[in-house]
Amino acid sequence: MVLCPVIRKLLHKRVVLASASPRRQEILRQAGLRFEVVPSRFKEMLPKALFPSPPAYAVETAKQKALEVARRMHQKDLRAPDVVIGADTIVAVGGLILEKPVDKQDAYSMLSRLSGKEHSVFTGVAIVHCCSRDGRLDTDVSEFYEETRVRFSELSEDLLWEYIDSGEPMDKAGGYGIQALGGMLVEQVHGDFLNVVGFPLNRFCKKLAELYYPSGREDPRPAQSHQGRGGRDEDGGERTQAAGPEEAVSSRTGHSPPPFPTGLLELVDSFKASKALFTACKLKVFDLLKDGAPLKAVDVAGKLGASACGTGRLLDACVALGFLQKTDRGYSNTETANLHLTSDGAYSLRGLVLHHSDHPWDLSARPESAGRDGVDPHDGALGERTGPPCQASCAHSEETRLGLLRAMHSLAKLTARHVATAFDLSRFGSACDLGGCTGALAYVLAREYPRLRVTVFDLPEVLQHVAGFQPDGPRTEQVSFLPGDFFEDSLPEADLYVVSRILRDWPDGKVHELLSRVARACKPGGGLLLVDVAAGPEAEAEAEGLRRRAGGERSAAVYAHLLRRLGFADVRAAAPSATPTLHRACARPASPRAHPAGLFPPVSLIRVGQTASPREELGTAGSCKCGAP
Ligand SMILES: O=c1[nH]cc([C@@H]2O[C@H](COP(=O)(O)OP(=O)(O)OP(=O)(O)O)[C@@H](O)[C@H]2O)c(=O)[nH]1
Repeated sequence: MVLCPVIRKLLHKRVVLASASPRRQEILRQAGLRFEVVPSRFKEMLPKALFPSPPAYAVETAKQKALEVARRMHQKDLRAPDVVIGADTIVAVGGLILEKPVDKQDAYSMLSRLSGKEHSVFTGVAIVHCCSRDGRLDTDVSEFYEETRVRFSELSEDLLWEYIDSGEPMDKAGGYGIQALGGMLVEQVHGDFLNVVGFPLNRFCKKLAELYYPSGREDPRPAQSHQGRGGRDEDGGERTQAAGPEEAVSSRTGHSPPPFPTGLLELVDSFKASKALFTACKLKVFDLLKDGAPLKAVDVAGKLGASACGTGRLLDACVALGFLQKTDRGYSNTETANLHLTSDGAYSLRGLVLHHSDHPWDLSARPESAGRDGVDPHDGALGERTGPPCQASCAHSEETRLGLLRAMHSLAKLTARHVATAFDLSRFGSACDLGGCTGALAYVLAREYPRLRVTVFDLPEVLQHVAGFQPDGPRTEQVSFLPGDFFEDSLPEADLYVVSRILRDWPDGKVHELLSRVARACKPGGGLLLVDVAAGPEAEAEAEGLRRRAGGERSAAVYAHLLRRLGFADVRAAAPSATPTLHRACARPASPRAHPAGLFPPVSLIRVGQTASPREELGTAGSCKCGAP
């Protein structure tokens, strides 16, 4: 997600980060900036004594790092990127400038100098706008620095050496990493924390705003006047001519063009990001780079049997998307890739990625059916409902069905803990997960509630594949699988029924039928844990007509109303405390309607209902069911 409008402005420029620092890459990536990483070869050896102050040294080093990359890229292709960003972080204490320690002894002398005292961390940043004209490179540099004051506790010799032996100090300014183990040394921080980590994001956004909206308007339309090239900014840096192409048109013709349709262009372009991800997953790029040393593009190409040039482009795209990092030694996985994109990552979403790669959303394939007569994307080509994806896939090949199971499994695994702990379910002795598929949620329920026995109730054709998805370890004996159809067969007895990510695939009539069956099966004091993506009230109103015939997201209010009518008391809703964050490339669009059904359904609503204990009230549930619409 791109919160900062100025960062959004850079999305259509070719931006290069001239830094090998993984922390800088992560900070800017998290902010939504898209960039390539080309580490600078500038040697950080400017004579410190020539600079009036430590920050002046950091700013000049940052500038030289960025300019070296701009020049090198221009020389190579005779085309420089639009923007190159360079940064340099230093620690200043008692008039001394500390950079990265060269060895353990150096780390020791730095850290003992910082012990029990306050020091300043300065990060100098240079934003270089480039323009290649007639084979010449023009650059405009804008620069600034940020200061953060950090106080260390008194550090014992033992602690110092233990920290140094951890290896953490070696690639960090001042010999410590505040974001990791080094955080234990720190007593107080005054100022921007990210500045200490290596990049002052807040100040960077402000600087971009100054450059791109000199009149102070955070308006995507071009500024009417801007400073010319070579002006000086408030920090004494050279100011770039910040206006983009649209600004130039505006000042020449004297009329304002319409707001630049950034969001629309992003959408037009966004399939490329998914395509790069799909391709890299299919080729097992992330499996190849897991755990091993970084590999150059040509080595990856050799192992994949692909062309070096195409592989290089794919790898660079993955760097820009935040799945790979690139240094002089080659490409390696980011943490996100190791966790989510390798086949055996702890929270692998590779199955989900491959499923979407192989089954693009039907609306794009059959536009004539889109939106007509309430046709749902899960429906068949002519709009006939084939049921929820898992059942629909029964009509398809084993391979398709397995792919879908993998996709559902990976997503369920990612969200299972949030679901299992959203309410205290410890009073229930048995649970039945209706349509529980591979048992991903069932196993986590069993782990969270050691007393709970969980039955996964699903179609026989689904259950025949579950053996490949079973976890090792304790608690597995708490989970059992029972074949059945929750619309046709009697529901297994249980204290708690779980209906997770099922209802959105069904029209109202079927939802009512299923919940009625659950209400009937519920024992006095029994419960229902309902998990689904919730629509906001607006989307709910608009979706009303469509949903009656198809499935779709329903609002919290609709479910609550229905559950109460069915005799459930104590209906409560909860959003998970931390909605699991997929990578920003997978972020959910702001409007629930805007996101195609089944693509990225994070759990956004969890509710538990409990049938009222007295028997008469349970009877009421039965009669409610009969009289319900
Ligand atoms: O608390 C923390 N303090 C500093 C860091 C990291 O330290 C380095 C600072 O070094 P420098 O600015 O020279 O940057 P390099 O890593 O050499 O990369 P360049 O290619 O940009 O020169 C920086 O990585 C900070 O992130 C830290 O992690 N924690």
